[in-house]
Amino acid sequence: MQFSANLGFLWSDLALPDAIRAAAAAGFDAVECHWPYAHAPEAVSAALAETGLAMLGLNTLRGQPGENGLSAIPGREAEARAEIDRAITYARAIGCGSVHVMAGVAEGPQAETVFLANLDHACRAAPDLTILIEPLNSYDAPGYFLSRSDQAVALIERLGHPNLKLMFDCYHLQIMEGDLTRRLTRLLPVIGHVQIAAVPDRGTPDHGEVDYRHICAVLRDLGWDRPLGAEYKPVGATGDSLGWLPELRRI
Ligand SMILES: O=C(O)[C@H](O)C(=O)CO
Ligand SMILES: [Mg+2]
Repeated sequence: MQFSANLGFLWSDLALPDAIRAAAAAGFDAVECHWPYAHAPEAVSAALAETGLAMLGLNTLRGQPGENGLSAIPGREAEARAEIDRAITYARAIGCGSVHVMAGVAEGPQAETVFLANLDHACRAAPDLTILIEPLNSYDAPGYFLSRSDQAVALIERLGHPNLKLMFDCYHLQIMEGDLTRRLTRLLPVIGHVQIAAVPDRGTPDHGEVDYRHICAVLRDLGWDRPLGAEYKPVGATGDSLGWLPELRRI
């Protein structure tokens, strides 16, 4: 199995270009990030070129603390689309293949209509990219519009864009729904990216409720051949948190 270092959490003490270099030196196969916008795309591209790593994904802007995006919030469509367009432009500038469109705190039919329209905009504006939507668990992200995989799949099916996919974050979905083996198997055709972390502490993927040796074997047997996003929160230095990596890489 291959792994992508999520630089939103790993080496978050370093500037993004240096975090990319650290991930390469530690043996990661790819990187992904949350919000790269404080860094010039040229500096990020240079670090990617120097290390040979690909940036797999980035997010639309989170907004104010607790907002977690804007794309399902009625009345903020213009801002949401500007952020989607900015994310697409940034992704293209650094050769990044996917954009996670963050929904924000909202609920109800009006929020769903707005989210669908903004996702439609993103998918049409970037047929060359994968647009991801990600259910977040309700403990970490109370009130977030998207919290369940069936809700995400219904949106994906409603829009019918081939480039709209599910970000299957095993951490969030174990907390909300469990049954990860069957869920991964059933949802495989709509999954665009998979992320991992221990449950419930969001630490290294080598303890807690989920046995990632099993999950990696399931994904391998399903033919999954892309890096899994290591999106966990290291306790202390990231370099000291990588004991899990060799064993999972052998799967
Ligand atoms: O928190 C997560 O799981 C996400 O993947 C994310 O990017 C939003 O914080
Ligand atoms: Mg995630």
